[in-house]
Amino acid sequence: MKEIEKKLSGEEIPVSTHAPPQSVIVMREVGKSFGVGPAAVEKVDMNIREGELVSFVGPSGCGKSTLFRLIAGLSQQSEGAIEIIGEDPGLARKRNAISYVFQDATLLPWSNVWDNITLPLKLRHVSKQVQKVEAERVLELVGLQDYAKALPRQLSGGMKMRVSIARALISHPKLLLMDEPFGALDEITRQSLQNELLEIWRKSPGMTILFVTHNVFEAVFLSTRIAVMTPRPGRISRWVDVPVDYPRDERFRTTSDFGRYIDSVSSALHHGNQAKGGLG
Ligand SMILES: Nc1ncnc2c1ncn2[C@@H]1O[C@H](COP(=O)(O)OP(=O)(O)OP(=O)(O)O)[C@@H](O)[C@H]1O
Repeated sequence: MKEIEKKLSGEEIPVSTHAPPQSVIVMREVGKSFGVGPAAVEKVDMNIREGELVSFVGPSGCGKSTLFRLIAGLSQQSEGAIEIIGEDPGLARKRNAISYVFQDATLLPWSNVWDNITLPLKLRHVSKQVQKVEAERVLELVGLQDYAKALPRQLSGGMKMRVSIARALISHPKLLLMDEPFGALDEITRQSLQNELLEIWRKSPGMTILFVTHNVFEAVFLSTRIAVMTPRPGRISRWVDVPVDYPRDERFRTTSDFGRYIDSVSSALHHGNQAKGGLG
């Protein structure tokens, strides 16, 4: 029966309740030069959709942080076009659609956890009442409800990173940029933060995460897909999809699928390096 006939007969027409996810980041032929040496990044294309968790891996100096600064509107591309949620990156940042987490937690040492995480709201003169609701929400998300009054020096490295993530989440960003956030942590803390990050992402529907890491295991464990970059001038040499269902837990790390994706990313990295004349 044709759809129009179904309508006339009153029969229910199945309607998809899931609109296709919108593009959060669109880049076309993006390049960035600093005036000395080869371009830092060149000819970068990407289309990242709402709700993805995409990792960027590549050798040191391949332009991962440069790409993030362009996406965050903190720097202007030399070539090509970038749209973040359909607008200029600088505008998206001003609308608080983008939050950034760095390897260094960058907390104010003299302020307690509560004051550190509410800082972005204070700067925007958000009412105390809303600050309280939001602070409680993000403290619970990162599991630090009992540490609101603690000073940064009283916290472990992993806890400081959780505070930094809470501060980034307090603005309900559509896009969370994480630049090697777990790079300075020991392996056990790092793996538990990876699990926590997946849980935070699951509880934040529609939030897109971009994640820079040097660690291929971390990239595979976390990501929906992985962008492998070449040495300077940084290009995306390969996209590796990781079509493994979430929630992912510790068991994923021991599966043969996990090993296969590690191999794909590692060989893409090696290939890119060899093409540019060696590792490093
Ligand atoms: N402001 C700047 N002026 C000049 N050169 C720069 C500037 N910022 C970055 N670069 C150069 O651009 C290239 C890419 O740097 P970028 O920090 O983006 O790399 P990365 O992949 O994030 O490195 P790492 O993995 O070591 O953090 C490097 O060669 C760097 O020296």
